[in-house]
Amino acid sequence: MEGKANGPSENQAGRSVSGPTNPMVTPLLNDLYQFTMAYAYWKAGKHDERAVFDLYFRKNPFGGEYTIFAGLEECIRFIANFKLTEEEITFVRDSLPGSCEDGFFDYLRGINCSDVEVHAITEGSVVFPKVPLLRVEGPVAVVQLLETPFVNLINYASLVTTNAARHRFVAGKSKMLLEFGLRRAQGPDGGIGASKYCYIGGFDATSNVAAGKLFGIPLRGTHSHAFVSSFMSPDEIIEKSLKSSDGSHTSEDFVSLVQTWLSKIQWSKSLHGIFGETNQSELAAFISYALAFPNNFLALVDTYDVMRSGVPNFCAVALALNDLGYKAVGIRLDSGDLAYLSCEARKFFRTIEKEFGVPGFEKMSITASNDLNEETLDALNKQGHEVDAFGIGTYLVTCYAQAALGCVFKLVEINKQPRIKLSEDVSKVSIPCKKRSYRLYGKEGYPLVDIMTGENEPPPKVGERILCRHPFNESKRAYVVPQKVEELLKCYWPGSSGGDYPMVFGDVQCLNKRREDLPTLKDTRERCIKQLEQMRPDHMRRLNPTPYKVSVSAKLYDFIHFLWLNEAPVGELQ
Ligand SMILES: Nc1ncnc2c1ncn2[C@@H]1O[C@H](COP(=O)(O)OP(=O)(O)OP(=O)(O)O)[C@@H](O)[C@H]1O
Ligand SMILES: O=P(O)(O)OC[C@H]1O[C@H](OP(=O)(O)OP(=O)(O)O)[C@H](O)[C@@H]1O
Ligand SMILES: O=C(O)c1cccnc1
Ligand SMILES: [Mg+2]
Repeated sequence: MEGKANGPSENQAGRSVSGPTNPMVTPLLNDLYQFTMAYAYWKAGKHDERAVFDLYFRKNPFGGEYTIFAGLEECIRFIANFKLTEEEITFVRDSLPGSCEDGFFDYLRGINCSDVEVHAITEGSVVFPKVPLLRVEGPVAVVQLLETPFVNLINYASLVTTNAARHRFVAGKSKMLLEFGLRRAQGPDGGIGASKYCYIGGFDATSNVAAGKLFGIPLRGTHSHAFVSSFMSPDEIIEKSLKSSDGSHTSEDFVSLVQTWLSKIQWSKSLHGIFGETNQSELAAFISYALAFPNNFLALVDTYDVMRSGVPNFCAVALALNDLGYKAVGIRLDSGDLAYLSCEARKFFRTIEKEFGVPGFEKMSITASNDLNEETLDALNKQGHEVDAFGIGTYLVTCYAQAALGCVFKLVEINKQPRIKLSEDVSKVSIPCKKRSYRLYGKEGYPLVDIMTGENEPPPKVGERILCRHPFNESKRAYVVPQKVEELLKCYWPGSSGGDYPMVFGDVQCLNKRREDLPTLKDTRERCIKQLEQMRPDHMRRLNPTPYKVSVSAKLYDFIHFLWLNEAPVGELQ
């Protein structure tokens, strides 16, 4: 069933930025330590020191070699409206030790994000570990208050978008993918977020009505087993008439018309013996659904027995509808061997088309659902199936295969001084400095490598040989002569010189660059699909994909290692 919805909300120049989709996203949606640190910064007179933080993740999810970046729009909505209310300030005051001085709460009262700059990769882009998704610059105390909300808004968004993209990759371009996860999602926000981000990741529609209203995502749905089992027999159908599609005539007894078709199918030469008596309560449910939605008749056929009852009952109703000029949509399978049953159902449809001369009956749509995930989709492909649409819930929206993306927010510079965080685990050492990053494309048009440089280094140039170094592994390096260079971080929040908020899109300047408009949801989805198509296939395969190279310039490499040595104490052996 197709729902009607508003178009996606536009975010065009000149419009103010609305608040976060979820009203629970406030400055208090934070970890306590952000406020205790803010107090300690303030007490030390350090709160206005200019800091730069990078938000990035360390490892691609789901055993893959790519991630889709999502959640940026919500971050920008958050900072555009960042302001603590009196009530919130009172709560913070009550939550901190009584010894905290009043001046701090006056300070909290005055803060907003007009002094914060956010550079980010465009939402819906393919991204890789260690490369900053966001670079956030501003007064250290304020930027720290953004850490938890930003990481929260990006973590699940990027994870579930990537999960959706992976499901799309396995299902193939031609299949319809329906997100059915609301009932199984992690609470209301998980449900709304899943619907939005699965759409970005390449799903076609959702069953979630609120997401349809909020974001303009196409709505689709079938019906449940309860509807089928709620009927007892066709005798309980009182209003039996159905007007033909063109309004020219009316079948006064649609129930009898269906029953006539059912016996014709039963006694047809090619189908005789496949089934006997079908379930009459199921038939009653199908007839009632067809009477309610003659143009959108899609039946769930597995309540009793798919091939002995559901499919023949469906075909009888579909043929009766056909007599009145309506075209049934198809069936849904929600249990059993989906590969086998879809092939059997298709055969049945083909036979009906031939036997009764109903053109197009073979092409009836088959939707499959029931605990589907990447693996089951892959298994179905390998076995061969006749499914046209997949309805996917639990495994998709809960990101069952991986619980979190593991985004982090790390200080890389304060007061123009680069900072590094060391760790026993090299993969956890942060890459210092306020940086720029670029994607370098090769001859065949594929992205070859992402490279981070210091902010003031000259950018890589097309046709010029560049040394790309692994940030931590000395022996890993390569020369690249890019055919195209794309700067990844764009200015999405320039701050302002104390302007009012909500901030306004438009000609706000950011380091002499125009502030990027937030794209519409549809544009973000298209970007995601295009970017995935552009990737070299070996990075995308499910089994042992080739890692994509993430590197730093020679200059940044030297600096990282200089700072590393500088900060790491020399041990003493006894
Ligand atoms: N041909 C197939 N190849 C691989 N996996 C399949 C195939 N067909 C169905 N599946 C998967 O097998 C699992 C079947 O689960 P299970 O046995 O619990 O359900 P069922 O008995 O078919 O239906 P239910 O218990 O919901 O009535 C589901 O995860 C489904 O997606
Ligand atoms: O299987 P998922 O990927 O989570 O997709 C959504 C499921 O939700 C619905 O039924 P529900 O699971 O509520 O009931 P049933 O499967 O027991 O009929 C639907 O029929 C799907 O099976
Ligand atoms: O419309 C459906 O078929 C549907 C919706 C949500 C969950 N399962 C199925
Ligand atoms: Mg189920």
